[in-house]
Amino acid sequence: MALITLTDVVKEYPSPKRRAPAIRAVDGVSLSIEKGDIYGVIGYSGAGKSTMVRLINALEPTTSGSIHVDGVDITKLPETKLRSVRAGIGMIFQQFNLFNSRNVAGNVAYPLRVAKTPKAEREKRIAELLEFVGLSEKARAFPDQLSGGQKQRVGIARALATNPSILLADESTSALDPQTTADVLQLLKKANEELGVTIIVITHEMDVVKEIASHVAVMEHGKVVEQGEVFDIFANPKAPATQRFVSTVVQGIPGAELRADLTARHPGTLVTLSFRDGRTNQGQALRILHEAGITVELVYGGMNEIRGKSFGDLTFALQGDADARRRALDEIGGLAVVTEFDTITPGGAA
Ligand SMILES: Nc1ncnc2c1ncn2[C@@H]1O[C@H](COP(=O)(O)OP(=O)(O)OP(=O)(O)O)[C@@H](O)[C@H]1O
Repeated sequence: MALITLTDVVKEYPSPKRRAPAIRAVDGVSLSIEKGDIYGVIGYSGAGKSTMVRLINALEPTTSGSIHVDGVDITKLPETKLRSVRAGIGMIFQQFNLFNSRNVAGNVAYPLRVAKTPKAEREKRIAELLEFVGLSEKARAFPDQLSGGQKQRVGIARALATNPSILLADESTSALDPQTTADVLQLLKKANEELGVTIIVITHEMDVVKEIASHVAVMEHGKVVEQGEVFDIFANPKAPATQRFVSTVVQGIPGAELRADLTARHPGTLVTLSFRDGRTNQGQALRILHEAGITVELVYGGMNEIRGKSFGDLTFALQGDADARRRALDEIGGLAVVTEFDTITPGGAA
């Protein structure tokens, strides 16, 4: 059974303008998140991601639909029961949301105090958490003495303090530089692997999804337009929004403008070979071209590695006998999707 299931969830806010229709921030979302997943939710600003997080965390009521967390429909629970649901869900935020007047240990202690954890146990837990996030040396430092990455580590330690089974990370790395982002994502991965925490990562950066997520849902205008395992979404994006996000991190099939530029600079016929099934067989494809006496120049693209499976679009400029090339490409058709572009007069740029 899934740990979190959303079924036809709708959230409407009244419009600020009189008589105008309500704003549908979340519009009929159905999602299933299994225990142990790192589930990415990606979308542009205003897509409804943060609203969905607030619904899962029961910070706001849904307009319709159901949300099951660990088998319980939280949309039907009274406020008194929601507190224990929220206690099982840790939150981390883009702006860290630390108490500036408390030191690192004091910030991590906060949820333990709320949970009335006895002092000795609390101190032991704080020490464990700070060690887990690599900040044991900073227990007495105050937030304004920390870097952004360190602040987010404190945020993660605080979110994990009460041993939640779910962690919601809302744009948790958006304020950080690329190296610090990578470190924070590694820490989230460690929490997932070592503590078994199921993580929902809200982001507008496909890099973040590529780096740590096992599954992803793409949101647009309040709807989930595509969802699935990360490899499948990257290798075969179907919805236009997904294709746009994937193209931010993966060099795919070159568009017309880029092709014109490539053909002006490289003699030969442009061909893109798309490797999609997770097996690495581009070596075999190159061997076939080589054996057919075709000269091969890689002009655009690259291979990508996600969860141990590779895929990519490689664009080549090919020169040589037209019949030999035809036969070679037909054979390669069994290994990759072949996209041929207009033939350029051989030697045109020589
Ligand atoms: N409390 C609210 N009252 C009225 N409208 C709201 C409220 N919260 C969100 N909205 C609207 O709902 C839509 C979705 O907003 P939401 O913040 O969930 O999107 P998002 O994908 O998280 O965007 P961002 O990445 O900018 O945070 C937007 O049109 C927003 O203006």
